[in-house]
Amino acid sequence: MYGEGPTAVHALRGVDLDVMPGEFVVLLGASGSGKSTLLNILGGLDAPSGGSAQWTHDGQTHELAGASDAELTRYRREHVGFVFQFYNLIASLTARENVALVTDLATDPMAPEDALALVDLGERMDHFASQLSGGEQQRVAIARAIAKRPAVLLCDEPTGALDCATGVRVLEAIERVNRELGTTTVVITHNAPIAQMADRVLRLADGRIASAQANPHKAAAATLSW
Ligand SMILES: Nc1ncnc2c1ncn2[C@@H]1O[C@H](COP(=O)(O)OP(=O)(O)OP(=O)(O)O)[C@@H](O)[C@H]1O
Repeated sequence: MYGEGPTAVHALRGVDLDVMPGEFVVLLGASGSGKSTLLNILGGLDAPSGGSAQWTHDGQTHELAGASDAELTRYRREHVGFVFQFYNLIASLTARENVALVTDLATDPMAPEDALALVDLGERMDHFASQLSGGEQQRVAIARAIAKRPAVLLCDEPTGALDCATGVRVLEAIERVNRELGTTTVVITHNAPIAQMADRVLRLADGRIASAQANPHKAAAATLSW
C-alpha cells in the first residue's frame, strides 16, 4: 500500500507467488496494474506494507518484509541485478569502466571483459558510453547488472526505449545470462510477444495475478518480433 487514509493506494493485493531458482518469468499487465511494485518488492527496493516476501539462499530463508534498510541494501548489493528502461550509464566512462564500477565493489565478480563478452560487446569495451547506440548501452547495463553474479536479475521494461530489432538483441543477452549463468530472471514488458521466451507468464490486473501460464516450449529471443 502506498500512502494512508483516503489517498492510500493498494498497488498489490493477495499476490501469492513463488519464483524458482533459474526460472525466467515475464510480467505483463496494463499500466498501473502493479508490475513495478511487485518487481521492486522482489528486488528489495521497496518493502511491502503487509504480507511477506521471502528469499531463500544456500538453504536459508530471509524475510524482506520487515528487513531494515541496511539489510535490504545488502540483499540488493549481493544478490540482485537491476535493468531499467533507461540505461543510466556514465557517459564519460567506457563500457568496461561502467561495468568495473560495480565489480570493484563485489565479492566474487566476473571480469568486466567477460561480462561484456557475454552480452556480445567484447569488441566495444573501450568505447565511451556516449559513443554507443541505445541497444548497446542497454547491453552494457545488463553486463553491469550481472557482473557481480547476482542470483536474481530484474528487468523493468528493458526494451521499452528500443525498436524491435535492437530490443531482440537485448533480449538475446538476457536469455543468455539466464541460460548460461542460471540467473533467476523476471522481465516486465508491454510487448506481449516477449512472453513467449519465458518459462512462466504472469498477467497482473488491479494488483492481482489475473493469470499464470507456463510455456511448454520457450521461443528463442531471436525469433520474436513486435
Ligand atoms: N510511490 C507511489 N506512491 C503512490 N502510489 C503509487 C506509487 N507507485 C505506484 N503507485 C500506484 O500503484 C499502482 C501500481 O503501480 P505500478 O507502478 O506498480 O504499476 P505498473 O503496472 O508497473 O505500471 P506501468 O506499466 O505504467 O509502469 C498504481 O495505481 C500507481 O499509481
